[in-house]
Amino acid sequence: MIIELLSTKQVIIRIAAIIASAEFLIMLVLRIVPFEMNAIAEAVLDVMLLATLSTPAVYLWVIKPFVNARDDALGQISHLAFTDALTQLANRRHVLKHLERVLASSVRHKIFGALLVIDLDGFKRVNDDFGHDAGDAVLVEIATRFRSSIRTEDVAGRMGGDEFVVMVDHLDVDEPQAKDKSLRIAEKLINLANRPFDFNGHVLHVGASIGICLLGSERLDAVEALNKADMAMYRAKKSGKGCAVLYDKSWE
Ligand SMILES: Nc1nc2c(ncn2[C@@H]2O[C@H](COP(=O)(O)OP(=O)(O)OP(=O)(O)O)[C@@H](O)[C@H]2O)c(=O)[nH]1
Repeated sequence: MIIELLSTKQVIIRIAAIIASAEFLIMLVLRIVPFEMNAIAEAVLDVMLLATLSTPAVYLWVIKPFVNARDDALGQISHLAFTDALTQLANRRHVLKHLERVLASSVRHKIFGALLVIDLDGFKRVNDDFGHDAGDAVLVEIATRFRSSIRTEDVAGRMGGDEFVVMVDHLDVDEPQAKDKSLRIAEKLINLANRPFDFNGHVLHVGASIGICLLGSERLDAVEALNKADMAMYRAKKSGKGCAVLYDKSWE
């Protein structure tokens, strides 16, 4: 989105045009209408009419476009600060912020949520064989597939490189059920990553290894939850890739 800000020159020209037109109108009316007024009364009336006529015009033609452009710019800055530029998913900062919210809500409502850390398998080969643009296209397509497969209240993010996360709120009140549901979500994401990608007529393949940290069973902060999900993801990589592993307290 391109934001059109009024330049200083435009602001001055617009205000001058408004005042000149209003003043011309007032002078015309004062000359036509046969009022008998002394110079001071005429000057006072002139100033009052000028202020009354020009204020709404200055607001509509100068201040309102400026305020709208400022609001658009602030919206865009906030979007850029919390969005991954390549995939348009939540970036690391947004993920940490949202994860804190999901963690607090899981504990408060005693409903389990889940954090899934997804690392692509064999992604480097795509870059090496078909170039960085092909790798970028795969990342963008993965993001599209993940985004369209999760519920609107869940959030997908990219932590950097070929690592993604999905944060799922309100899975289940029952821990075994929540674990089961999170594993089923992971399976769906793995299947989405396994589907071939088309890049300029080439068929590309990657996979995904997923680590899951169930949220709500203990008080964690976002970084701790990410570390646990990461730990589980490395176990998934070690056990042959293309699978999901749930973090287990007994590992500590
Ligand atoms: N195209 C592209 N490549 C990136 C980007 N960020 C990181 N990479 C590359 O992604 C690769 C990630 O490395 P790895 O995770 O070891 O690759 P992998 O083949 O998936 O390895 P495994 O996870 O062991 O399967 C590196 O080659 C990085 O240079 C990016 O924004 N675009």
